[in-house]
Order: sequence, then C-alpha cells, then structure tokens
Amino acid sequence: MLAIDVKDLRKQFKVQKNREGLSGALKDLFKREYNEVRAVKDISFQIPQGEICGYIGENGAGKSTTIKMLTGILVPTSGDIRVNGYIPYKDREKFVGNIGVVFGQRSQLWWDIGVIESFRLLRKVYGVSEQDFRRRLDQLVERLDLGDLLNRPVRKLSLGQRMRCELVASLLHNPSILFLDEPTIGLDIVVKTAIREFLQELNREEGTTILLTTHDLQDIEALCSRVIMLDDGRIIYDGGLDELKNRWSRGREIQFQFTSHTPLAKLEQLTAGLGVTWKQESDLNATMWLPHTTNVSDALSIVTGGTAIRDIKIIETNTDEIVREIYRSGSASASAAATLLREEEPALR
Ligand SMILES: Nc1ncnc2c1ncn2[C@@H]1O[C@H](COP(=O)(O)OP(=O)(O)OP(=O)(O)O)[C@@H](O)[C@H]1O
Repeated sequence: MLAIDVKDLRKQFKVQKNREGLSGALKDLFKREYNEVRAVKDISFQIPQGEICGYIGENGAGKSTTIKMLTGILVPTSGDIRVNGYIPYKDREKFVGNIGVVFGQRSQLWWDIGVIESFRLLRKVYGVSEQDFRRRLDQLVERLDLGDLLNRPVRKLSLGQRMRCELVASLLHNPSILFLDEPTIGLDIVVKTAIREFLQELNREEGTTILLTTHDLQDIEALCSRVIMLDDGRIIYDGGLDELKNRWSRGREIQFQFTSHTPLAKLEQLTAGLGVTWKQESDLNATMWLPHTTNVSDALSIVTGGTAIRDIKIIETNTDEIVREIYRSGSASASAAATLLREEEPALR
C-alpha cells in the first residue's frame, strides 16, 4: 500500500490587502480587499511504505504548507490526499494514531514540566497502553541517549537535547509514517549526525516511512534515496538524488601540479579526442575538466604517462552547488540542465 498518495493538491490562502495611508486604513475597516496566494499548485506524488523522501525547495516554495495538509492541520483548496489510506483533515482521530510529526521550529512538549511528564501526557493522548509505553520509551531513550534528561523541564534543555526529545515524543505511539519539518535546524554537526543515524536505523529496522523537509542537503545525502523538489508551489523534480547529480553536475575537475613547466598546448595535445578542457593556472599548475562521458582513469593515465606530476586532486561538483543552480533556473528539466551547461562551460576553459 502507498503511505502517501497526493493528486492535484492545491492550497490557496486569502491575504488581506492593506491600503496605504489613513484613508486607506479607514477604507480597510469598512470594505476589506483580499489577494490570493497560491502556495501549492496542483501537485501530485506518491510515496510507498518504507521510503525516506526528501522534500526540498527555497523559502516560500510551499513545503510546510504541503506538510500541514498531509498531517491534517490545513484543509486543501482542492485535490486529493490519502495518508495511510486516510484523508488527513477528515479522519483526524484514526489518522493521527499512525503518524508522527516533528516541526523543528515548534515544540510538542510542555515547556515547564519534566520531559517524562510530557511523554506521559502524550501516552494518554494516543491511547498507548502502559506496558507498550514503557517498552517503547526504554528503547527510544537508550537509542537517543536521553537517560538523565527525562526529569528536566523542557525549557532547560539545549536545542539538541530538545530535538532528541521531540523525536521520542513523535514516536511513542509507534507510527508508520514520520513527517519531519526541518528536524536538524540550528543543531551542531554531532547532534545532526546522531539524529541522521537514528532515523536511518528507524527506517531500516521498523520500515518507518519518512518525509523530510530540510534546507540542509547533507540531511538529504545521508538519508534520502529520493528527492522531491518544489519551486513556487510546483514540483520541478521528483527522482533519485544520484540521477539529479548526474544530470546536473558539470562533471569533474582534476587539478594537477607538475614538477616542471608544462605548456597548455602539450596537455591539450595529450588529451585530444577525450572531450576534456584545460585551464592553465600557472607554470606548474593546470586544471582539467572532464564531462561525465569521459572515463577518469583513462584521462589520468594519459596525463600521468606524458608528464611529470607532483600532486593530483579530483573535485566533484557538490550537491549544494547543483541544487542552488536548479533553484536559480527554476527548473530541473534536462533542457534547463543543458542550457546551464552551455552557459558555464566557457568559464572552465
Ligand atoms: N497562513 C498563510 N497565509 C497566507 N499565506 C501563507 C500562509 N502560509 C504560507 N503562506 C504563503 O505560502 C507560500 C508557501 O509558504 P510555505 O511556508 O509553505 O513555504 P516553505 O517552502 O515551507 O518555506 P520555508 O522554507 O521558508 O519554511 C509563501 O508565499 C507563504 O508566504
């Protein structure tokens, strides 16, 4: 069964217009005017059970609005949503027992009481038996290393400690789908890594489906085999992360340091026919750019066979750069990728 099934989903907000000046404010009092903001524009996607899917896009792209509709907080303007077979905003009671939600910027824990008291309240909200609660809590506390935090009030926890508690809170009732909205925002690399490892383990061992929004693409690299990319309320890419990288990355750069002056003409002659381009940085340094179609080891063996080399460094385009370029162009289609390549190639020569 599909964990999430979304078809032609749309969300429009009505935003009040503010007219200028005192007379405008007076007019606003008597006759309000509204603008329509279309945050999510007829999107469709399906997520099978057990998948970890990244949901990414620039600020204002429509990610949180989608998550809010998927979790039943917002009612869609039009379109269909099924989460675990339920319509989130209609079947609230049955539905919430099977999902967990973490909003990185908001807490589901009570600020002034001990963490364990919040967990006990959530046990009652979700109707979890005392026995199941104890078993699950012990397991989660051990995995997320919460031991001595349980009796502290939430307001006295660091952000990293609170986020680990939020995860426990969202998983106490053993949901099959977990929605995470910016779960690693503001955390240091040690806590980020611990949370990523925990989520991987949860997915592997319990088959939990995870939909994750984040601005940290390392979360995506560490966790997601699939990524859905939004731009201005529309899906501009839905597929594998590797495919996205292959389609968009400019190829690889190899930086060479030679032991003696090696002229550009010699390098170009050596590698003629390989489709590579060269840029001379100094007498001893040059950079070779290889398209994906050229085998790295072929190119390397030709250059190392014909020159005297002191050092070599291979540089891949990183995901942040790739995604930034896609956001910039507003499209992840192959033709946009080709245009971008044509624009950027000369700079590498
Ligand atoms: N309650 C609301 N009323 C009016 N407009 C809204 C409301 N919520 C969101 N919007 C608008 O809808 C658009 C999408 O917002 P949304 O919060 O879903 O984006 P996002 O991708 O989650 O952004 P971010 O990464 O900044 O959290 C934005 O233009 C936003 O201003």
